[in-house]
Amino acid sequence: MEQSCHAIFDSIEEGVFTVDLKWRITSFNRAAEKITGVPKMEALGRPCLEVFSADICQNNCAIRKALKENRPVFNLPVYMNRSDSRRIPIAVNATILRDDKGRMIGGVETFRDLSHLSELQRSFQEPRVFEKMVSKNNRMLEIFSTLKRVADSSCIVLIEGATGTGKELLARAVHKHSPQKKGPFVPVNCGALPDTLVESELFGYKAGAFTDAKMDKPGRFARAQNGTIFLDEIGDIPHSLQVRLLRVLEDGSYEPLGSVRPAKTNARVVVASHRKLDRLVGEGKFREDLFFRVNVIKLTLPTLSERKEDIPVLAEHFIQRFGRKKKKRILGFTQEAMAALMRYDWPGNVRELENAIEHAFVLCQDEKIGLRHLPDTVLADIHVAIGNAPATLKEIEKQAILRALQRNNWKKLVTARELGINKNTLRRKIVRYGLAAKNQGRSHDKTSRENPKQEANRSGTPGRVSV
Ligand SMILES: Nc1ncnc2c1ncn2[C@@H]1O[C@H](COP(=O)(O)OP(=O)(O)OP(=O)(O)O)[C@@H](O)[C@H]1O
Repeated sequence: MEQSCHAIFDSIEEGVFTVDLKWRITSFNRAAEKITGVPKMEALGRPCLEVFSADICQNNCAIRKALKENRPVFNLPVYMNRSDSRRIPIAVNATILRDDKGRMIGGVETFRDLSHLSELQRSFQEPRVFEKMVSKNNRMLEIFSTLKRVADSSCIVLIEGATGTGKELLARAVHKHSPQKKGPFVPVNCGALPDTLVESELFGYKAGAFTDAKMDKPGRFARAQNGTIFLDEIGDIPHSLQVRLLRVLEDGSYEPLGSVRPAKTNARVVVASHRKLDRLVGEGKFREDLFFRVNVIKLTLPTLSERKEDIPVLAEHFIQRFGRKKKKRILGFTQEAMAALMRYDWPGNVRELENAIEHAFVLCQDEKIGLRHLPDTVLADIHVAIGNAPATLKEIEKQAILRALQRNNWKKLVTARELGINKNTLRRKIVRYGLAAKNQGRSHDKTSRENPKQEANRSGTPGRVSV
């Protein structure tokens, strides 16, 4: 009987060990040997703290927790240090062992190796390249994944997003995946055209329509025939023209200036705005009927500060792009420079980041881009953050780490990701700068977090899709 119990014990895939009242290991199965890297004969009789070296052991022992709360602990995600110093993520269960009379005689802990799972998770978080866009942000990935279907339909697409978030790039991607991809892509920045010119630019004119109209000029709708017209900053279209625009969007017909016969367009329409169109409707600046017409499929691009995990991804992407273009090899960023990029708010979003990297790329003669290569705007933010006292690079780094930790509620994994550094490096720096002692109680190690599933953002109108 005892033999078969041992056989069962050793065949379990989860690591299992038991301890007595002095916290000494009394049994240790084969999977525990494999996961910890400690042979059973070495483990037996030793304090569990010496053998099972996990982050929780010192202050947050799972068996003590089970004892204190008088109930088993399930699936506690922690990191453990194997005997070969490798840190691996595991999930721990713990419970108290009692005799027939209910008296505690020890505890049992079981644990699962989650390394494969976290590798899988990491691979899901690898950046994706879609057309010319790169991102690893969930909201962006959701947009990438719906885009092909959206492009395939002939619906009007509305793209909302702050300046520089990639609206035009996305509009081009819609065009490239649409049935009209062989036709032209015609962008019109409605905000950049004087009100008096918008009409003739969009719809064109006939010779003699006005004094300087010596010959016919086709408008952008005519040029976008069989292709896509991209109406950027549609919120800036003068109110007086919005009715005419509504008509083209409804049935494709419009009248060039000075023409008596209506023209027809079959162009696919993509529109964009850096302001929320429903607000403009509320303010009386945008016609409600036109809003309903364009708000069929809405894609909302997050700002760069809402997707900080994209900063290292995009920065690397731009370095490589400039490297290919300018035939110069730069390997990456120093940690201080990356920390500064992560700290800054990027009001101009991806465009501003792209310009900052180009600036640094031109100045940099080293292997890596450092703080001194970054534009003043990015650095000014750091100086403000640390006050006007003279600062060393170390002080700047310390402040950047401190702020990132505070921003992320002292969660090391997320903070390390945000700063673009390895978690062990972050751990070392926390100790080096004395940030751990004060705040250790608040820090957590979790094997998985983040990735809140971004809910599709339904607009108020039935049948309309928002991403
Ligand atoms: N996800 C991305 N990956 C790579 N490059 C990007 C990405 N998003 C934007 N860019 C780059 O950032 C710059 C700005 O993008 P784009 O012009 O599409 O932004 P926009 O929202 O249309 O700006 P604006 O509102 O000022 O017209 C471009 O050079 C574009 O190539």
